[in-house]
Amino acid sequence: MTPQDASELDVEETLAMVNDRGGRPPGAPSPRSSPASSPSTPAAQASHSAKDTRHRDTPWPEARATAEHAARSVRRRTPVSVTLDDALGLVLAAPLTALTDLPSFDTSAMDGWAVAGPGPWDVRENGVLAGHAQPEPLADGEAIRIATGARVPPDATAVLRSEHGHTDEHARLHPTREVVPGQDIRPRGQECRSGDQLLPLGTLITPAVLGLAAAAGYDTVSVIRRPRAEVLVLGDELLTEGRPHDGLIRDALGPMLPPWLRALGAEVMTVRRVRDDADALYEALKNSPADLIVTTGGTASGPVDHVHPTLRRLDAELLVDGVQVRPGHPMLLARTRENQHLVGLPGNPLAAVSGLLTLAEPLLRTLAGRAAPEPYALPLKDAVHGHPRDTRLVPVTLRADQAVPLHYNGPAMLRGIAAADALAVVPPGGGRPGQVLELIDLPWATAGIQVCFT
Ligand SMILES: Nc1nc2c(c(=O)[nH]1)N[C@H]1C(S)=C(S)[C@@H](COP(=O)(O)OP(=O)(O)OC[C@H]3O[C@@H](n4cnc5c(N)ncnc54)[C@H](O)[C@@H]3O)O[C@H]1N2
Ligand code: MOO
Repeated sequence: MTPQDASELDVEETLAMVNDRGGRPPGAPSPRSSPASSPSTPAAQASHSAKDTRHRDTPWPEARATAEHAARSVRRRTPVSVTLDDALGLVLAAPLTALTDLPSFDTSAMDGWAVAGPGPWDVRENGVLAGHAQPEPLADGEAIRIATGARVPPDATAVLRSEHGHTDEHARLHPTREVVPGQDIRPRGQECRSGDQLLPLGTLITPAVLGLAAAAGYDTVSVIRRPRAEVLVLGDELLTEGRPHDGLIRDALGPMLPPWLRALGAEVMTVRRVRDDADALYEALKNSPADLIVTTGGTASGPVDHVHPTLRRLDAELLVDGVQVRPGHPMLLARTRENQHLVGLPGNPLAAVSGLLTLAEPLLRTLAGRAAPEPYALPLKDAVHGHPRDTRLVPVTLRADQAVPLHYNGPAMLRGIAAADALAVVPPGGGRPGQVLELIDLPWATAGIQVCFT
């Protein structure tokens, strides 16, 4: 990044802060050339008293807690039974209880011979392979060739690995090292007995859980159904294809939100573009069958920002109306009717990400029955400037146990987040090199696309 880039980003960020205080409109002279209005100047802070709306803004941690609490108020939905093929990423609605002993029979752990008693042994003519019928019991002094996973004959006392024995010209098997009774036999029930609880209710179904469920005899599992989400993309300026032209821009949120919402546990029913028209938005909201409606844009107070008036018209209950976080402070959360919520994401794309992770993540996670991620923190590699009062969420990459802040982090930019592993939670006032900051993981950073988006 060039020094020029860096100064442009600072200006954008600073402008966002100044605008919020009822300061200059976008495009006004840079606050750098007007020190009197710099937000870092105490005199300027005093002269720009907080706007009327500021008092409504919820502190960032409280906003997340409110979203989680809102989901807890939703009536518990009946669990559904799904095949293992459809279960990845869902949460167990009942404990996973073994339907069989595991292993379900005494099993050879190695290729070699099952032997009875001390050697040498007479080797039977036919061996035993995995999946085959139970062989006849072995007599003392007898051995039989056996494959890994095959049923160990009754009365066998050990399995001798093929590399630890040899047969002579009389088909007598001689061990080349000591044979310990029970060696390389996996006894029936070693891992679990039928009826043992393998995993508790609430476990996230990972590929490993699918494997365990199959091994334990399951064809279907009882799961908490994914909350259904509908995405409404607002804005007449948005194009769905081609290059931006004539003041029109590409819709960046339509392609970004559905897979991200899926990664957060939702089933995305539809993505609809709604024109900047209050009645169109009203109809779309009124008729939505979703558990969660996510709108993008229209959260501010511009002439075509219809989200607030439409929520009033619907008699929705605003639970969060603005959050003390940058970017994304105009985000909102409403209860539109019983068991239905709406998250209003600001239109600026990184602001929308901030709203997604602040409000939609705790709400969806709780509705989906998922556990909260373990909080984690890393030291910052470089300084990050902060907002004077609000939390900032800043895209970072993780390198050698440090969080490296990315520069393209303006509210309208996706370049930083697209290269990021996580978002650093920067407290008011900023972060200094070495300061340990909480991190919010991005779902693909650790899990990989295939796992987390199904
Ligand atoms: N007078 C004020 N104006 C603004 C304030 C404020 O406090 N007072 N806050 C600013 C902040 S911060 C944000 S964030 C935005 C939020 O605006 P809206 O949620 O109403 O969003 P729009 O005005 O519709 O769009 C804002 C911006 O984002 C672009 N956009 C919208 N949707 C998309 C999309 N799907 N893909 C790509 N880009 C999108 C849109 O063209 C605008 O440039 O309000 C500020 N204003
Ligand atoms: O700060 Mo807004 O929330 O520009 O994105």
